[in-house]
Amino acid sequence: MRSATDYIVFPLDVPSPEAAKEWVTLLSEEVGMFKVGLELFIQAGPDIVRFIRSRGARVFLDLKLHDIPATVARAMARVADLDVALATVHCGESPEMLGAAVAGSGGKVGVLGVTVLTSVSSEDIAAAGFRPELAADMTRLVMNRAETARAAGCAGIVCSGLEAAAVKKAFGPDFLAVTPGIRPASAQDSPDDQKRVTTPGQAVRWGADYLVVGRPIRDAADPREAARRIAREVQTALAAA
Ligand SMILES: O=c1ccn([C@@H]2O[C@H](COP(=O)(O)O)[C@@H](O)[C@H]2O)c(=O)[nH]1
Repeated sequence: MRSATDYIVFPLDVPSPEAAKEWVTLLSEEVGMFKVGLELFIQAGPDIVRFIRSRGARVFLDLKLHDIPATVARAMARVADLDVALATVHCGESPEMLGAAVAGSGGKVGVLGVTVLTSVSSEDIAAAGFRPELAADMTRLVMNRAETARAAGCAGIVCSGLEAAAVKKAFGPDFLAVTPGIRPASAQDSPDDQKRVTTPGQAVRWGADYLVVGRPIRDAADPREAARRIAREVQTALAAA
């Protein structure tokens, strides 16, 4: 049985290993996993992943790989050496790339396909020249990419909470929906650069398996209390489900 805390992923979006270690120490009891993204990995490399693992915490390595299949397979094999729970590859336009990521992982990592970034809106999709029906209904585009990710053998996808219900309905409980773009109700009007946002409670009610929550915790006056508040909201949503 997963606890509410297990649902929360905290992104270590900080510029140094020292800062990352402080956050890991502060939040180890409050979140279920730490996400290492581009900023920290470029600065601190695989050693920061090893540090987090040595503290007994789970790691989501969010490098969003996007390259030719052979290169992605080789990169994902190196990711697998790091003993992380989850790692990302862009769904993009290449089913072969997704299949290569899964093959490269050797079954040791849950490979997630990034469908449409939560910082992207329908207007952005229309401006990029996508077919009008996809721009008008973002869930269709997310579902197209989710279908490709599933066919390639991915463990799940990254999408917004707004699409989580459709993903779970189509692909069942075992196909993971990992949802960034989480903002508490009090911050819905100031979501930073996020454009497809949900509250923690909405994301869980709609089927999200993991909520990636960064700035609402990191920028809070009391980050531990902010994480606990989110866990309570998750708990309430789980109890009602
Ligand atoms: O579609 C995506 C994919 C990844 N992210 C990452 O999640 C966190 C969100 O941080 P907040 O501070 O809660 O906005 C960040 O590391 C992104 O790189 C995403 O937001 N959307």
